[in-house]
This record gives sequence, structure tokens and C-alpha cells, in this order.
Amino acid sequence: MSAEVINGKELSYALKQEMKEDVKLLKDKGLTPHLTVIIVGDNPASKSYVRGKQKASDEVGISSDLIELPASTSEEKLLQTIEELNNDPSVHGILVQLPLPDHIREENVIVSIDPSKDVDGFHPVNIGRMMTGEDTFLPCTPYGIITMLKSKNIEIAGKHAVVLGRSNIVGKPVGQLLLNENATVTYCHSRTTDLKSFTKQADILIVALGRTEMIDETYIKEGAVIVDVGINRLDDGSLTGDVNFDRAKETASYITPVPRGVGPMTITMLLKNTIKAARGLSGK
Ligand SMILES: Nc1nc2c(c(=O)[nH]1)N[C@@H](CN(C=O)c1ccc(C(=O)N[C@@H](CCC(=O)O)C(=O)O)cc1)CN2
Repeated sequence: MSAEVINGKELSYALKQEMKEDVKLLKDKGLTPHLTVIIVGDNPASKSYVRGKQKASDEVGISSDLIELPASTSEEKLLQTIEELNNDPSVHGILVQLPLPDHIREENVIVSIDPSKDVDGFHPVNIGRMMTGEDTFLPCTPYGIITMLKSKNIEIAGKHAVVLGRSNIVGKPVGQLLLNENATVTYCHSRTTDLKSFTKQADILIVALGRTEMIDETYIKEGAVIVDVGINRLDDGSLTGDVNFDRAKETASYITPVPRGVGPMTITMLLKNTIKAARGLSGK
């Protein structure tokens, strides 16, 4: 058996075509969704992701601007910048690219963003709404993963989903979204003992460990759906995931590749959230 590949780049393209229409309708009503992205420092990967966010916004007709702050920026200055954007009615979505320099406390920054402009879906108010199943901004990577599964009509209800990783931006929220879809969810992490005893039970395995190609066929149940959230750069400059794709694909039923898997969906779901922010959370 060789798994069907879920191509996030192709799905992103299709979703962006739909969003172009949504934005056009809003523009006809005199409303242009606007996203402001803040980057602190000059981490090359972050700069490239931010460029990707602006390019994708442009593709669907969302206007965007970028505030670039030096790595030495104080937390106070960053919070002040966010406060100004919170009070600017022309800004619908605010995104602070992560990670931030060590001297800035990420949790203080996230909580300072107006929840109605929090297009990353990281604010505790929006996380709470997600947990209670209310309509809100969903964190982009987990939202992208659920969208990929649904695009292939993959059954989630009643399935055993095993999440490897417990970060605030991927592991924890993707487990919650799978639970909201009625999966039975198990979280595994660096302190889990006998990892294989859990992964071998997974109908849906979400891998967000940050360990290059660690997951191969020996961790996977026949016919499982494998979602690889890892982004690891090899010495030759190429990218690979946390899953050994060539080995895993022989056992899995569906698998996401790296690159062109979950990564592009992260940016696409940001566009969805920005359109939602422009409409207002209740979706006018
Ligand atoms: N404020 C946020 N910061 C970060 C987030 C986030 O959702 N919000 N997620 C990640 C980085 N990220 C977006 O910001 C991101 C990562 C990867 C990709 C992507 O398209 N990857 C491509 C490969 C790109 C390459 O060649 O380097 C792929 O997988 O095909 C997009 C966005 C951390 N920070």
C-alpha cells in the first residue's frame, strides 16, 4: 500500500481562489481587510514566513503592512506598538511573528492583542472560546491540519488521534480541535515512556516533535493518517519533516509531505482569519 499524499500547497491554492471572491465581495461593500504583521529582530526563517504572509495576502486582495522592529526593542515599546494597532479601526488583524527575542515575554505580548484582532488565535480568550467550541479565530496550523483532513473526507469522529508534541501553537490546540470533532485524543511528549505503544494505536497521528525524520513505519499502524508538522533544514539546505516520508508512506493511508504540506496551510488559514476579523467575529 502507498499512502495518498495530502498536498497543502494545492489545497491552499484552491482555498485562496475562494477567498479572492470573498474579499472582492467585501471590497464591493467598501471594506478591505487589513493585516498588520510585526517582526522583531532578523531571524531569517521568520523573515521568510512574514514575506510569505504578505505575498499570500496580496494574492487574495487583503492589504497588509509590516512593522519591522530591531531585536533590541523593549517589551514596553512592543506593547505600545500593539496598543496603537488595537486602537486603529483600519487594522483588522494583528500578528506578531514568533519566536520573539529572549528578553520579551511572549505571553505578555499575546495577551496585549485585542482578541477581536488576534488572527493567530493565540490569545487566551480565543483559546478559551476554541475549547468551549464557540466561533472564534482558530490557531492557523491546527486549523490548517483539520482543513486538510476534511478536504479528503477523512473520518475524525470516533477515531483515535495521537498528538506528538504539546506546544501552545500546534500540539495542544490541534488536540483540542480533534476533540471538538469527536476524536479520542492522546497527547505524547518528550516525557512519554514507550512512545510506540501509543503511536501504534493511532488512526490519526499528528507529529510535531521537532525531531528530524524520527517517525518511520515502525511507529505506525497500517492504514493510519499521518500529519507531519515538522520543519527541519538539512545540511544541504533542503527541508524535511519529523516523519520519514518514504518509509511511512508504505504503511499509512494518507500522509502530508514536507515541504508543501502543513506549512502553506498555516499561511492560508491566516488569510481566512483576517477576512473573519474584517467581517467582525460574528461574521457580518
Ligand atoms: N505568529 C506566528 N508565528 C509563528 C507561526 C504562526 O502561526 N504564527 N508558525 C510558525 C512559522 N510559520 C508561520 O509563521 C510558517 C512555517 C512554515 C511555513 C511554510 O510554508 N513552510 C513551507 C516551506 C518554507 C521554506 O521553504 O522554508 C512548507 O512547509 O512547504 C509557513 C509558515 C512559527 N511562528
